Amino acid sequence: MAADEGLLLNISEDWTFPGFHQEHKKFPRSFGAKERRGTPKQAKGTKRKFQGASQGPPPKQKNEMSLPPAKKTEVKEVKRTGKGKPEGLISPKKHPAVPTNEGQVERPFIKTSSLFKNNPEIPEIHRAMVKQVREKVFTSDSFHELGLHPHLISTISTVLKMSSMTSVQKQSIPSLLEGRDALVRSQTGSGKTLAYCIPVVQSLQAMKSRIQRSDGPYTLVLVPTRELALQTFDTIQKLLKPFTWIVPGVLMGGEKRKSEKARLRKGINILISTPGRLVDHIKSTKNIHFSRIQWLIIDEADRILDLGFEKDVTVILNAINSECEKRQNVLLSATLTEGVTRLADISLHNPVSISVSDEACNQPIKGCKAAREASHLQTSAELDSFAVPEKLQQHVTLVPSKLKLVTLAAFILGRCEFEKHQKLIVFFSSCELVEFYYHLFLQTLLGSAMAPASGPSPSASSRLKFLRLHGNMEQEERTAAFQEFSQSKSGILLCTDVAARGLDLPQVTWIVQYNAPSSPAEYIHRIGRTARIGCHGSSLLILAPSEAEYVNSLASHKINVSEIKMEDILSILAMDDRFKGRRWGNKKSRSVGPQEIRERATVLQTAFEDYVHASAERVSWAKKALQSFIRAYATYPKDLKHIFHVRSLHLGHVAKSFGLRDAPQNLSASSGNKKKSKLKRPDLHKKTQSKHRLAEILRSEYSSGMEAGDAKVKKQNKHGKPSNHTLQS
Ligand SMILES: Nc1ncnc2c1ncn2[C@@H]1O[C@H](COP(=O)(O)OP(=O)(O)OP(=O)(O)O)[C@@H](O)[C@H]1O
Repeated sequence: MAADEGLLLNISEDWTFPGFHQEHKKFPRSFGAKERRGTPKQAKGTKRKFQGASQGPPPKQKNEMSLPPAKKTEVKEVKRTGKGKPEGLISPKKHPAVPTNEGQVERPFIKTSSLFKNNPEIPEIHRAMVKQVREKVFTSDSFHELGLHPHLISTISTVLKMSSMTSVQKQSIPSLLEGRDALVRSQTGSGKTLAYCIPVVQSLQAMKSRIQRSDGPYTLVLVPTRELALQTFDTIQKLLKPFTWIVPGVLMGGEKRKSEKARLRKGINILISTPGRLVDHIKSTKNIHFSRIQWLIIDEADRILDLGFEKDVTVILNAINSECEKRQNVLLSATLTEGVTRLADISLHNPVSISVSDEACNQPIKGCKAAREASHLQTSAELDSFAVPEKLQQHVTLVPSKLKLVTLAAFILGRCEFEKHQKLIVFFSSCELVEFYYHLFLQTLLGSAMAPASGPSPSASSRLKFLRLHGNMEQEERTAAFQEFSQSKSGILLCTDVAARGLDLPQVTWIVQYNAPSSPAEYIHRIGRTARIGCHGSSLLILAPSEAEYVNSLASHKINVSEIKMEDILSILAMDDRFKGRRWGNKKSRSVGPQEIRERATVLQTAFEDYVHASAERVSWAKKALQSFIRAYATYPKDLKHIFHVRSLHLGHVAKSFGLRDAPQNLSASSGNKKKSKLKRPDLHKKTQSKHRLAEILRSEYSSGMEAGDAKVKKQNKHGKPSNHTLQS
């Protein structure tokens, strides 16, 4: 049972950007603090919203900014004022950013715009504090105690530079060396890869008749993504240094099928593959056989045995089973749920269940299940409670849709411009969104639109290095981005869930979730790209006010997040005079107050909108990205639909987060019709449709790479501008 339940928290962490002056270090709890002075402290469930600033604007503008009195019982994004009327910022035609004689870009006079007007109220987050599941990462035991080959031990210490075992390694390696099947669950970044790689290498090198390359695979490792396949290959290759006769190999798509076939013909003893690619070879390559398979490892098993991969895994299991009966099977993940356990019952033989967070449960699965069934104590949500690394600080911020883009940009600037060695991963819900925001940020935050007269400082622009990773990129580009981000000391990786699983990217400091994940398991994997192997890390989940309930949904899985106020994120704009509105002249940044922060946010938003509206092509590109967002939004599973439902989206407000000045008419018409016809369908059909769509998205994200490459994003030109191809896809 969750401990400490009932303790109500109203958290606003002392979260600030380093170097930010105390005077404006934290915004007042509400921008409307002045107006409400003297009113009693708000009770539980009251809402906060943006109102007039507490300082300085002329009365007329103050009036213009203040919100109509609103008392809502329900938080919804939908809160229209004038039907479909654009509430846009200052039109660029009227107020262009004019280069002066000195070549300086003169900023437009920014009136407080509708960016801060007519937004839904931001609810207070009140939630029960839950006791998070904790796991100890390291043990004091060394690898010497395992009876491994001396060369393997010396490789672990000299090549991998590791001395003591992690908890999951200490528990798994002896069981696997005994020949047991296993179901291994331990938190992200706890060393599960070596927990199976060490026993595999130990057992293969010890075989009486030495393995020949031409024997073909003795071990098959299935992983969900190509990057994870490469990473696993790299680890196994290191472990195999003293055992040169054992040949590892990777099949991962994106490479020419012909060259993979040639490598298969020569022989691969430890074969690492994505399911789709392996199925392609099973169907088309004569030289692939599984008669000597001794190990089947399914890493990220819950993802691989999940929707989208099911069929492929069945083909693979049938192919292996037809050629070899006896082998060791290992399923691993940080989020092995009941569903996987049931599949494990079918595919594993008398397995040991290893779970670091509950050592008492390390016994054959049947016993565990029986105990659970008898006790009736655990709900299914509790069974899906996942451990989160102890040094991972999780945050959430509630941001109205209109302000989402500027908030993300301010957050990125705050971390990367003013701090050294910041590595951020930002998750989006689709490939199109990644492409869109990648180019938008390159062209605005790094491009001329926002450059100060003297140009961006070299150090700031090198820290603001944007990279992207998603399933629609050419493999060559994908690998390059993965490796570049992996090796760099700072930068921002914009990606889809293709980077959520298993990737071990060193020294990632922040994980930002711009779009909420589709399940608590995916939340865990996304945030798990930081705070690995006992290191520190932080995460930020950005939610719309209508999505605030998601915080409770996470809490039901024993996941605690603390709130950062949007105002605190935006306040970083006070440090950057590129966003200064002309009205404020030479006023020193140090005394910047809430009103000017709002205006600076507006300058930033205007830069985004100017960029998008500079050509019809870009507008259509932004609309397509918006459409992709809505499509992805419609695929949240049934149990989250009450939180994430397309009907609670205000299209006009969401459009702003794509740099669009108003809701695209044609888009709303087409998606509206579709939505209507969908809603008329019977429930069962609806469910199948959305499941189907989700499976489609997952498949394209984790594709084998064998399909026609025309959906792929071609190489960008050197200015990073979207190519025509991108715009068409
Ligand atoms: N015994 C050890 N001592 C020190 N570092 C280790 C040890 N074992 C593994 N590591 C390192 O810890 C990091 C995380 O390991 P790994 O990627 O295997 O984690 P994981 O549990 O598989 O994570 P995820 O669930 O995200 O896939 C890697 O950089 C790895 O080299």
